[in-house]
Amino acid sequence: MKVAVLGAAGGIGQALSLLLKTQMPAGSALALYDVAPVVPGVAVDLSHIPTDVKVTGHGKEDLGDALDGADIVLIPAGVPRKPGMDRSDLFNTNAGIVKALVEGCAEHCPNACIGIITNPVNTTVAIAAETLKEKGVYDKNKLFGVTTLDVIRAETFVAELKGLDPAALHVPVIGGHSGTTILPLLSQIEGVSLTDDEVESLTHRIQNAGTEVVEAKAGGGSATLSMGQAAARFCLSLIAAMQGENVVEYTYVQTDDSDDAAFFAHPVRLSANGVDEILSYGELSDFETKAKQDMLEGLRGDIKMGVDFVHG
Ligand SMILES: NC(=O)c1ccc[n+]([C@@H]2O[C@H](COP(=O)([O-])OP(=O)(O)OC[C@H]3O[C@@H](n4cnc5c(N)ncnc54)[C@H](O)[C@@H]3O)[C@@H](O)[C@H]2O)c1
Ligand SMILES: O=C(O)C[C@H](O)C(=O)O
Repeated sequence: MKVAVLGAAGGIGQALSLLLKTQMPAGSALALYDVAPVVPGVAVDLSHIPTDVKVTGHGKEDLGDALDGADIVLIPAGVPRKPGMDRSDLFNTNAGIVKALVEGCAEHCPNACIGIITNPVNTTVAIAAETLKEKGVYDKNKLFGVTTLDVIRAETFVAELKGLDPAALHVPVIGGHSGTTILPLLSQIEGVSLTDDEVESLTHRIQNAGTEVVEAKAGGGSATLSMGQAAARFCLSLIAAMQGENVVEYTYVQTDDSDDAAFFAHPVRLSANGVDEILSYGELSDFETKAKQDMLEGLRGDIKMGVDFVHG
């Protein structure tokens, strides 16, 4: 099993790579790529941790070696938000970065599963899809927007409010990954009942959790450690599925459901080939139905921006 992390010297990249170095199956390979000159040093640093995961560092001119033979590519390369910015304000810088890196994937590991972390995820996943289509190697089952952070936040916040163990909770989050497009399904949490006020305030907190971190970091970036954990969970689930386990994660994938948007986070059964089955997200409460209707146009617009970027 080979995993490549593109943007591996950044805040997310380093946290994610540490977790993968300590938790990937024995015999795996972890390739770290970044344009920052520190990346070989990050790889040497991690290589001193005694696990049977081989770490290699790859600088600016070495994308091909990082990607050759990769089964999974995770992309957190790009700039993060500062206070006062929306995720969409990152488009101008990050769109081109994602396109170029995905072109590299098309060339060097066209069969790999690709997890996009770079914001704005609602749009960068569409950019990745159109780029792969242009190169003739798009497989909708192998492209994911990583929205696991919304799930772990939802589980944490519900557990905090109700005095429960977050590890025992399962909170579905569907839709996209910005503002109101993040739609937690609080009506579906087994064994937990919430008042209307609690649903409203928890939904708002989950949707604004990224901004909570951006403001607390006061110009020093956005979530990196919790995102490292979230991306590691997603990647390890994908690896487990590739090894034959039955695993379901919520992730932003291409759907063929014209009632929603072309990309929409769903519960997805994973397999050796990426998406095995997109599962239904079940029945929504009246509150969730209205929240979904209110955000769909915005999400579709975000996706169109990505499509237009590649073809425009
Ligand atoms: N999906 C999510 O839930 C989620 C959560 C948090 C952050 N993010 C996003 O992840 C991205 C990275 O955040 P961060 O905090 O790690 O930022 P960071 O600035 O700490 O790290 C980004 C890294 O990307 C590298 N990079 C830039 N251009 C590159 C390129 N062309 N090729 C390879 N590497 C390149 C930089 O050198 C840097 O090391 C941001 O866009 C942020 O908004 C997404
Ligand atoms: O909020 C951000 O800009 C980063 C990330 O998308 C998050 O949800 O923390």
